[in-house]
Amino acid sequence: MSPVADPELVLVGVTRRFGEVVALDRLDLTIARGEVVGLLGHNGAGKTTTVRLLAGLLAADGGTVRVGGLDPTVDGATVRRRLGVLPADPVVDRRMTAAQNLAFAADVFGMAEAGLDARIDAALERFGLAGRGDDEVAGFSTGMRQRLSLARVLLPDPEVLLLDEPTAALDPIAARQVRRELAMLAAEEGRTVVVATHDLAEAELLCDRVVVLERGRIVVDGSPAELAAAHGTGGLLLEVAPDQVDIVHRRLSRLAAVRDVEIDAAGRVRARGVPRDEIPGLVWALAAAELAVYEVRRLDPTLEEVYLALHDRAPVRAEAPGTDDGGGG
Ligand SMILES: Nc1ncnc2c1ncn2[C@@H]1O[C@H](COP(=O)(O)OP(=O)(O)OP(=O)(O)O)[C@@H](O)[C@H]1O
Repeated sequence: MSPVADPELVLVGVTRRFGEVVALDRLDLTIARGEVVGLLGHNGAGKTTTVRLLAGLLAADGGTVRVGGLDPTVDGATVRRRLGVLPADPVVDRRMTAAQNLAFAADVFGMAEAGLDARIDAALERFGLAGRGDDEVAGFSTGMRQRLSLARVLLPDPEVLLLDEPTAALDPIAARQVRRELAMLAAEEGRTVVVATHDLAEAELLCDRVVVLERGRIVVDGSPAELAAAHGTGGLLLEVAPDQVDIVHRRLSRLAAVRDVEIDAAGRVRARGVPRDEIPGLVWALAAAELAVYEVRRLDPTLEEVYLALHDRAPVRAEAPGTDDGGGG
């Protein structure tokens, strides 16, 4: 990877162990100011550990961690002023009301009193909690606490956001609302966002760069489009004469590489896993069989397909980029 122009978050050769477990193994990761980076990986891959090291909540056993050039374990107070950290478990006080939680956070963040009530109301509204400000958090569902926790993190408008599974506890409607808010934040000039997630659609929506961790090391690093081009096989959509849909479905299903052949609601045949260079031959074979093809469209692979393709492939670990050469990943 080329040197990062304006590095905001830097991990160089970072190792963190928990007893025998090596959670991060000489990890090199540099994130530029304004980048929105998704951290992906199976359970235990090291995503939360990475977030906690950047937030100064953990110390590394080896290597260097820097946030805006500062060591979070040394200059904790200065670093924390720039960071908004959403941990996996919501940080809100159940004995207080929602508004009190935000007012308390504002106090901790040293925010000005003037206009604070309006800011708190706006924050509650933004995360679907309008009208719930005076309710005790003890009576909130997990998803509501998660949304309040996000409102709390964003209240001081931090330059850098570290979000650990921001939508994991949310129902689909709330998750969509939170993703929209995060997408707007992520799109703002100069805001750096790191989001650890298992939700690949979320990563695809929010992130301009995706880093896949495995056993504490980076196995893949690139934009969703780069990953799709390098690792995905994509799909195909065919519109054929209505009385030939079943024949085309059968023909596609027989091809070895092709998966998930289905007829969609519009009566078109969709298939995944079609290698690009097999498409011309396939179209030729259909035409040679005198099947009437009205449309052929290539479907780009989703990040989910890329991720599954990577993990279906046994030697992914062996393909880890050389991270030992000090070359910046
Ligand atoms: N406080 C801890 N004590 C003991 N082991 C830990 C601790 N924190 C992390 N680990 C171990 O370090 C490894 C990496 O954990 P981490 O939480 O960073 O993974 P993750 O990618 O966030 O996983 P998940 O997707 O399940 O949240 C795991 O093997 C985990 O068991």
